Amino acid sequence: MIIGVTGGIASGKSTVARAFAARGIPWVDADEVAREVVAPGEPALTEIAEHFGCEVLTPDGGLDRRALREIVFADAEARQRLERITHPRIRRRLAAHLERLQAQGAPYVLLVSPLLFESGQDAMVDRCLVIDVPEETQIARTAARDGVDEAQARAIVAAQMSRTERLARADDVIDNSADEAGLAAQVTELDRRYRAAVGLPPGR
Ligand SMILES: CC(C)(COP(=O)(O)OP(=O)(O)OC[C@H]1O[C@@H](n2cnc3c(N)ncnc32)[C@H](O)[C@@H]1O)[C@@H](O)C(=O)NCCC(=O)NCCS
Ligand SMILES: Nc1ncnc2c1ncn2[C@@H]1O[C@H](COP(=O)(O)OP(=O)(O)OP(=O)(O)O)[C@@H](O)[C@H]1O
Repeated sequence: MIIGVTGGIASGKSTVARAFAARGIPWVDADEVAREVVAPGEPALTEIAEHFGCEVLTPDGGLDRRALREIVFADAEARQRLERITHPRIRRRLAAHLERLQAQGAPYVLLVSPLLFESGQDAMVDRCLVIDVPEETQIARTAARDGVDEAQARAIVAAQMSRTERLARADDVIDNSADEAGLAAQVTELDRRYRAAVGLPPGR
C-alpha cells in the first residue's frame, strides 16, 4: 500500500514523514527526486538551460535554484514550461523508488509530494493524506525556515492548489495548526489504521 502525503509549502509534510519513519515506515520525497532530475549532466538541466538561458545556471554549471524560483513563481507560463520538462522525469523516478521500497517488505510506504494532485502523482497511490494548515501559518513557517520574503512565500502558495480543493480530495487529513505533540498523536492513530488495512497488528 502506498500513502500519498501532500500539503502546501511548509505545511509539515517532512515533519509528518519523520514521525512515520520513527514507526518503521519509509518514504520517498518528491522534492528530493525533483533535485536529482536537474543535477549536472542530467538531460532536464540541459533543456532548462536551453529554454531559460544561462542566467539560471551557476558559474560551475549547476542549477541556480534561486534565479529559477524567482522566474517561475512570477510567471505561470514559465512554471508550466519547467513542469513539462521535470514532471514526467520526476514521476518515472518516483515509481522506481517506490517499487524498490515495496520490494524491501515495509508494512506500507509514503510518497511525500507538495504537488501530489497538481501533477497527477495521486494516480500512483492508494490513499491521499493531506497535511492541513491555514495559509497564514504556511507563510509564517516558510519565511522563518527558508528566509524567503513574504511576497515570494505568497506567490508560491498561490501557485499551488487551494486549501479547500486539496481537502476535498483527501482520504485522510492531519491538522498541523497546533504543536508537534498534536501531530505525533495523529500519526500514531493513522499508522494504526494503515497497518490494520494491510492486515498487520498495531505498531509500537
Ligand atoms: C523552482 C525551483 C528550482 C525552486 O527551487 P528551491 O530550491 O528554491 O525550492 P524547492 O525545490 O525546495 O521547493 C520548495 C517548495 O516550492 C514548492 N514548489 C516547487 N515547485 C513548484 C511548482 N512547480 N508549483 C508549485 N509549487 C512548487 C513546493 O511546495 C516545494 O516544496 C524548484 O522548486 C523546481 O525545480 N520546481 C519544479 C519541479 C517541481 O515541480 N517540484 C515539486 C515537487 S514534484
Ligand atoms: N506543528 C508545528 N508547530 C510548529 N512548527 C512546525 C510544526 N510542524 C512543522 N513545523 C515547522 O514548519 C516548517 C515546515 O515544516 P516541514 O519542513 O515539515 O514542512 P514541509 O511541508 O515538508 O515543507 P516543504 O514541502 O515546503 O519542504 C519547519 O521549519 C518545521 O520545523
